[in-house]
Amino acid sequence: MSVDERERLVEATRALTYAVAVTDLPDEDLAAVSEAVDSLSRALRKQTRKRCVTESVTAVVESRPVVLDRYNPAMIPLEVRFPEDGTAAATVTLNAVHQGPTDSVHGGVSGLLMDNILGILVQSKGLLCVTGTLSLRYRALTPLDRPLELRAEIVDHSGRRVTVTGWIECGGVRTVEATGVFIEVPSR
Ligand SMILES: CCCCCCCCCC(=O)SCCNC(=O)CCNC(=O)[C@H](O)C(C)(C)COP(=O)(O)OP(=O)(O)OC[C@H]1O[C@@H](n2cnc3c(N)ncnc32)[C@H](O)[C@@H]1OP(=O)(O)O
Repeated sequence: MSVDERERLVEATRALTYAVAVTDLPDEDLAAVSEAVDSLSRALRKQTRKRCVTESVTAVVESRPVVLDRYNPAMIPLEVRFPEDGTAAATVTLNAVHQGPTDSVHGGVSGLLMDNILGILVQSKGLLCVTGTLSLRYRALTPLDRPLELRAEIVDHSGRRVTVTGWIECGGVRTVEATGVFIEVPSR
């Protein structure tokens, strides 16, 4: 499968996931849809790989912008820009697929977004790191269906520890603040 065809399949699958999350069809109409989806799964599983296609660390260091999680339909694709001030920035709009119990973005999903943008900023500097600690402060509910601005900046690098702060904003309101301590690891 060419990379573009894989991306098209992933996009179609995300659209399907959204449709499943919000469909209001009556139960009697859902059985046929479930059968069709099962049949698609069987077709795809005729040939499988062990892990998802992911971005290489080299591509993360060399490409501008970087698109994260392009090929995993369960993840949130993030096009990360690297402004000249050394920060990382991204814009993303989430929908009902990522809703928490309060008609807003699920807190764990905000954590995922923060881990990704803070982590990608560190990797973009050529520092191979894993997340050691990620702290989140939820200041306000993060809305669904509206563009969210994500930002990250490195505030300290001492020894193997790289400390990064970041946040999510919507319409000028900061909803989440994050601090991550990333630990340099040897390349495998
Ligand atoms: C393709 C690119 C995609 C980029 C975006 C993705 C971003 C997402 C990244 C992740 O989510 S990675 C997955 C989540 N993280 C993990 O699974 C990490 C699991 N933990 C470990 O592997 C080890 O615990 C770790 C490598 C973090 C530390 O083990 P070590 O034995 O190497 O560390 P050591 O105990 O020698 O401590 C080294 C330094 O790190 C500090 N440290 C260790 N663990 C820490 C921790 N958890 N939090 C804060 N600091 C920590 C420790 O205090 C010390 O600081 P100093 O050098 O200043 O003394």
